[in-house]
Amino acid sequence: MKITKDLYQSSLALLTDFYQLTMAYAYWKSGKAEQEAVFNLFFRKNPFQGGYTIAAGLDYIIDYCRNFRFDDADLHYLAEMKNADGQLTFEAEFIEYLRDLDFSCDIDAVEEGTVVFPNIPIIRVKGPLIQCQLLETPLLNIVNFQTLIATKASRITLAAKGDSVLEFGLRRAQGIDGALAASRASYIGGCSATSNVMAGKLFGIPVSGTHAHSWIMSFDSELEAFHAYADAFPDKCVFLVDTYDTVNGIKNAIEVGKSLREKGKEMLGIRIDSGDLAYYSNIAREMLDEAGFRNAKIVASNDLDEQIITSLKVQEASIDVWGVGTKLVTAYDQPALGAVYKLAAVKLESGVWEPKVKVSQQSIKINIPGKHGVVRFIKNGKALADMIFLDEAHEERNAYVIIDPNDPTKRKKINVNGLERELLLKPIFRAGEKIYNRPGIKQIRENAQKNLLLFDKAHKRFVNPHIYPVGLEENLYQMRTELVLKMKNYDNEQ
Ligand SMILES: Nc1ncnc2c1ncn2[C@@H]1O[C@H](COP(=O)(O)OP(=O)(O)OP(=O)(O)O)[C@@H](O)[C@H]1O
Ligand SMILES: O=P(O)(O)OC[C@H]1O[C@H](OP(=O)(O)OP(=O)(O)O)[C@H](O)[C@@H]1O
Ligand SMILES: O=C(O)c1cccnc1
Ligand SMILES: [Mg+2]
Repeated sequence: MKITKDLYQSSLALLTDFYQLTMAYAYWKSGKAEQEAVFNLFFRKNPFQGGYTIAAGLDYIIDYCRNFRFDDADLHYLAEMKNADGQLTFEAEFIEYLRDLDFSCDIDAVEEGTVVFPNIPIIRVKGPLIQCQLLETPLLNIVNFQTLIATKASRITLAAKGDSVLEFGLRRAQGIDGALAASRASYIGGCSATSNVMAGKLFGIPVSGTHAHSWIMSFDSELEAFHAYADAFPDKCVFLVDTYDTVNGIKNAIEVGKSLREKGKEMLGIRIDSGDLAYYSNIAREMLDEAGFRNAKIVASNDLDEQIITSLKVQEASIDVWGVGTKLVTAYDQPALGAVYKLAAVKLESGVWEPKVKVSQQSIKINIPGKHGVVRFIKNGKALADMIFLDEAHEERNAYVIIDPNDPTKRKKINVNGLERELLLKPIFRAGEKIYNRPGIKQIRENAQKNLLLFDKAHKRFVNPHIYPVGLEENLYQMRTELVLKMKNYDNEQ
């Protein structure tokens, strides 16, 4: 689909932090640019204080990597760039090196719509150090936002318990690209449609909507406005009933619904956008049923999120369709996911992979060194645990012990007899060539729904969700501990 290319005509190689380019230059200068490395992209905490996360953004990343190159205008800009002292930042030979740079990495990634958890590498990039490094910022930009919004959408649609959720966020989203990416991610997370027409065109998402108060206000009366709308869209009428007086609005909708029926047409429903949504939706349901409009749907909107929808469900509101904008597309209660991209290993001249670790006072911030795989163990259709393992050392065994990366006293024994196992990282690129067949957006959305069924509802509740076990395979745990002690120079400390 070439999303990024459609959106931006020029190359996106400069969509990165300046320090990636200065490091790239220094790698080149020191002869390390082509040394093989592995980087992992992962997050440390599920967003929204939730118990799970929905991965999204891979399709954009595929486009980004396929189009990865510095074009003439980029190179010209870099060639002219000067330091504060007036010296050119990059030497001409480096600019020529960038001109010839051809994406050649291997990428393995969790498919979009997959339920993921903290510490799991969602994307693993293996390739020349310089390329892996240059990808850090754009990969994080793409995955952090789309994963966050897909997760928010998943929570909102779970709260709606199977009712349709329409994404109405374009007017409040964080700019143009924020809006488009949010509409895409919202659909992956479970929304049924978007009001964003360009997202419909670019991504093939169903487009849907009702009408605004301005439509009503432009006429002398609400009744006149409803009749005129019914003339224009006799098969698609959802009347917004709260411009003046909600109960009177419902009466007017029923009156126009009856005249549509006389013409053999059926009004689809009404929308309520203010006031006590439980109270008015229940009144509306009674009035519509009484008048013989049992199939008319009640759409509700107005600053909704998963908490308000849950509350309205508890209150037994008669709402069939939920229109959700601002709080979904801006991830209102948590504006960023916080995924990171860390160097995990480098290949020595001998051909041996050397694991790398970043030491921190906070154990949650110590990365997991080495080139990993992730296996998900599944029993009778329910996911039991995810195990991160050193992929070179992996041999299939009958039992494993997995250890919580942040608390060695939390361990779980897994007897693999009778368990299914799924390797979560799928091959996406090999030596710069895409080998992955991308599923369409509808397929991704369906996969997300199916994937969620693997997980117990205890992990999906909003309040104090049960923590899903993700652990390091024993050997990996051991290697990490020894490496951290070595890097801290523990033996020599007083
Ligand atoms: N029964 C309900 N239970 C819980 N929350 C509700 C209920 N009804 C509406 N809400 C939520 O309460 C908030 C009401 O917003 P607000 O105070 O701005 O009132 P309003 O109805 O939008 O007023 P206005 O008439 O000015 O548009 C919204 O977020 C809405 O989703
Ligand atoms: O509330 P959201 O979840 O963002 O959903 C989108 C909102 O956008 C529209 O009105 P708008 O907010 O522009 O005007 P209003 O609040 O005055 O109705 C619509 O009627 C919803 O209320
Ligand atoms: O179609 C609608 O009802 C709609 C679209 C955008 C924002 N609010 C409502
Ligand atoms: Mg509003």
